[in-house]
Amino acid sequence: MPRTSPKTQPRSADPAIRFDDLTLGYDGHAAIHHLSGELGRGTLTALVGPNGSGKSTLIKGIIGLLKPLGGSFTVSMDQTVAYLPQHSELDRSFPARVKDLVALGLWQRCGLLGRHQPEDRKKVSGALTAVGLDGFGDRPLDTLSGGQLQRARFARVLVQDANLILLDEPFNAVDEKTIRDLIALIQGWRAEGRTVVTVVHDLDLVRSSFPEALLLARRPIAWGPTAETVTPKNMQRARLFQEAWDDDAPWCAPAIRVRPGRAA
Ligand SMILES: Nc1ncnc2c1ncn2[C@@H]1O[C@H](COP(=O)(O)OP(=O)(O)OP(=O)(O)O)[C@@H](O)[C@H]1O
Repeated sequence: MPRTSPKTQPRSADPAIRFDDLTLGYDGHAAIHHLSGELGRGTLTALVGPNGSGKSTLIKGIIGLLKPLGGSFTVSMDQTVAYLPQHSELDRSFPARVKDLVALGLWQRCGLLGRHQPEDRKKVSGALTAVGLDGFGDRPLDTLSGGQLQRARFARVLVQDANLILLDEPFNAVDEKTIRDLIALIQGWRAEGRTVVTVVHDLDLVRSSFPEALLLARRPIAWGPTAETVTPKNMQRARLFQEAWDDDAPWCAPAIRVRPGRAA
């Protein structure tokens, strides 16, 4: 089970990811700092926090798009990673069919221009069935609704068959039925022992569907079982920390000023 303080936490032998006082940021300025702890294997964690609190930055760090400005993190050697970025219009304007988008998830195995074997085509069609898009394979992407496109993007994650899955705001602009179906997929991944981290803004959804949560406000505010993490008190602290953050401070300077009695 993840915790913010590795000093008090017995270290598990082999977590999916271990963070050691990690700082990530841009152009020498921290966007998130002092992250220590472990993401256990097979956990399902919601990454929550106000706008600009560093959630996407953390995901980008884990997949290697950003190098640490300080500290470090270790992704266990056997972890294969699938990443679903925030919804982008780019996906829709990609001049391709639904099955081509899903097959992109196979590129590590087949190469980007590789020929797909019958078993690959079977995987793609199985993934389309799993996300409720049976019969959509030949549809051009620009004919899909927002919810259908998000299902297709989930199918792309499915075919990657990764054991560490990172999803950045997958429930934005999709209806309740689609959210329910996508949550069922995510919970299925967890039941298979995969580790899933999902950026989520809807706190009711976090409380109902995510057993663990990491609350960020440029630093970890709380991390652990959702009921103990996503509390009104912690959310208030996160808001205060976020509002007190100085974007122009040099990295890891004591940029956070909280009122007396409200220290972390
Ligand atoms: N490419 C970038 N260059 C410079 N600063 C960036 C870049 N991307 C993000 N930031 C800054 O880093 C901080 C954290 O941004 P991040 O996108 O990680 O927040 P977030 O928690 O995902 O926000 P949201 O909930 O709004 O998506 C913000 O101040 C943001 O402006």
